[in-house]
Amino acid sequence: MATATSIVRSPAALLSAKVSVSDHKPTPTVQFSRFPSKRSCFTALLSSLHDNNNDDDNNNNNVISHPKPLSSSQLFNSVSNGSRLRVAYQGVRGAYSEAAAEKAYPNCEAVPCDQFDSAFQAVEKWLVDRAVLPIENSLGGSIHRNYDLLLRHSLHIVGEVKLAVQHCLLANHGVQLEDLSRVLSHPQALAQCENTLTMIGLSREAVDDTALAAKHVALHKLKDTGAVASSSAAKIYGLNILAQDIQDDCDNVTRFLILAREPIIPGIQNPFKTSIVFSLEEGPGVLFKALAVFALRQINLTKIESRPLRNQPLRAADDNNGSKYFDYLFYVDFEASMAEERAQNALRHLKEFATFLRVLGSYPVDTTMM
Ligand SMILES: O=C(O)C(=O)C[C@]1(C(=O)O)C=C[C@@H](O)C=C1
Repeated sequence: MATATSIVRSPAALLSAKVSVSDHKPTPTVQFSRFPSKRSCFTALLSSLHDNNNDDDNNNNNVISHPKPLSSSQLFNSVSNGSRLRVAYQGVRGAYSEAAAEKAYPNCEAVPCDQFDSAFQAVEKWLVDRAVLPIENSLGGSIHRNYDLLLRHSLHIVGEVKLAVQHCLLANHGVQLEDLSRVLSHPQALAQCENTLTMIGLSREAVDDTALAAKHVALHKLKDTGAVASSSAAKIYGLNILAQDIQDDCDNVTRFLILAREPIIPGIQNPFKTSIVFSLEEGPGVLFKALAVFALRQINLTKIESRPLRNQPLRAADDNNGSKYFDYLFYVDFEASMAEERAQNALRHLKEFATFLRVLGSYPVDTTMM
């Protein structure tokens, strides 16, 4: 399998191969200082805001110098030399993530990666231009691994793409539904078809992606095992579609993030969304106070997710009664652009009491599935 080093030496030949970044340097650990070491233009912007003591949302003297655009090529399908944009996704050909990459960048070269982490690294090491990775599904909920990786890596969210996910039950030709005792798929896909699979009475086994499940069933000519995957995976791996639309709700949408090395300059012409992550001191009402910075400025929140602060051990509670508590990171998406003063002021306000704050990206909302 291709390693990162060999890809760097011969990118053109290897980019058609699956990316497996195995010989990388250890990923930098998250720094729980007020800001991470690699300051994005957004964090720099926030610092400059912090230095200004005037917290009046409507004060026009509060001149903010916006960062220069570092990249605007996310809007195009080619890179500066005219070659096709290379977009990493997790999975093999026929995975929903490949479809999401192609929806985001219709003429791109979609580059398969074996793990989410490899896709992050492929962007960081300049092997590809973008990564498109799932972050949440309307039935199955959040893809926690990618929340954790967003913080561990220093990529920027430059867009989102929503994909309607319609699962099929696939099997080898000649195999009937009653022949099946087992089904393979990605854990998210299995969760999205929970009721249907329980009704059919199939045991479930998780694999890395839906298309890999289809490939495995086809390659090993399995007679008792099916796969939950897309109709395009059925075509690619020569499987028969036994049932279509087997997800528990016909409205099954997965939201993917588009990641790049550089942030985009936030606009105000189209609806924009901003994603941040922060942590807070322990204490009553602190999360309420944090969320109030948005409510006070009429900023709508579209997502909140909490994840354990992994590199900090459990601490004894202050009252010393022997109980333990957990520390959390809060990931929040809100409906405003970082180019808007109310968003800048909300984050300046939050920064006054957050123990850590990072802007993950300010990017156009995918309005195709509203
Ligand atoms: O397994 C795939 O095909 C994927 O692209 C992954 C994934 C996910 O991680 O959520 C993407 C979309 C669907 O929600 C199911 C699985």
